[in-house]
Parts: sequence; structure tokens; C-alpha cells
Amino acid sequence: MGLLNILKKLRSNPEKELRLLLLGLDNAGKTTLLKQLASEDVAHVTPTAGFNIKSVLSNGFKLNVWDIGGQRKIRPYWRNYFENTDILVSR
Ligand SMILES: Nc1nc2c(ncn2[C@@H]2O[C@H](COP(=O)(O)OP(=O)(O)OP(=O)(O)O)[C@@H](O)[C@H]2O)c(=O)[nH]1
Ligand SMILES: [Mg+2]
Repeated sequence: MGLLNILKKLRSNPEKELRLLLLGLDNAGKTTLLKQLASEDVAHVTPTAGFNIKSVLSNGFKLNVWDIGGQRKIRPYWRNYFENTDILVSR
């Protein structure tokens, strides 16, 4: 979704809730970023075998952040997570 569409969605969405999808190859730092967004300790991050979800409140917005494992064997499943995604972040 482009920036203009995100702004339109936020205007028509009093809940101010967005779905953010984090995608990237294994070891790119996706889970570390997710934990940093949630102000969690990042000292012991292990490879993601499936996915992690965290809801983060930021500036009055609720960001539902999806972090998908990047290992080769998991990549065929990435396509299943695109639906309803508002913001795609690739690392
Ligand atoms: N130097 C450095 N290391 C990082 C950074 N982000 C993550 N790491 C390290 O890189 C390694 C992999 O980080 P993860 O967050 O597990 O990477 P991931 O993208 O979630 O990997 P998968 O779950 O396998 O897809 C960890 O040892 C992190 O501590 C960064 O910005 N700089
Ligand atoms: Mg991970």
C-alpha cells in the first residue's frame, strides 16, 4: 500500500490500526527490529521457525507487526502473509 492510501486508511479508521509486515532473508535482523520496537531485550534472539506478531502502540497508532522467518525453507510461505498488509518493510 502506498503512502497516500495509508493516509486515507488512517483518516477513515478511527482505531488507527495498521498491519506491518517484516520480510527479509534469514539473519537480516527482522526479529531484532521487532523486539526493539516493543522495547524488549535483544541479547538472545534466535532464528524464527514460523512467525512472531507484536502489537506496538506508537504516537496514538496501533501497529500490528508481523515478523516472518527468512530461512529458505520458509520463504514459500511468505506469500500467505501479504493479505491485508498496509506497510511492507523489507530488510
Ligand atoms: N551488527 C548487527 N547485528 C544485528 C543487527 N540486527 C540483528 N543483528 C544480529 O543478527 C543476528 C540475526 O538477527 P535476527 O533478528 O534473528 O534476524 P532475522 O531476520 O529475524 O532472522 P530469521 O528469523 O532467521 O529470518 C542476531 O545475532 C542479531 O543479534 C544490526 O543491526 N547490527
Ligand atoms: Mg527472526
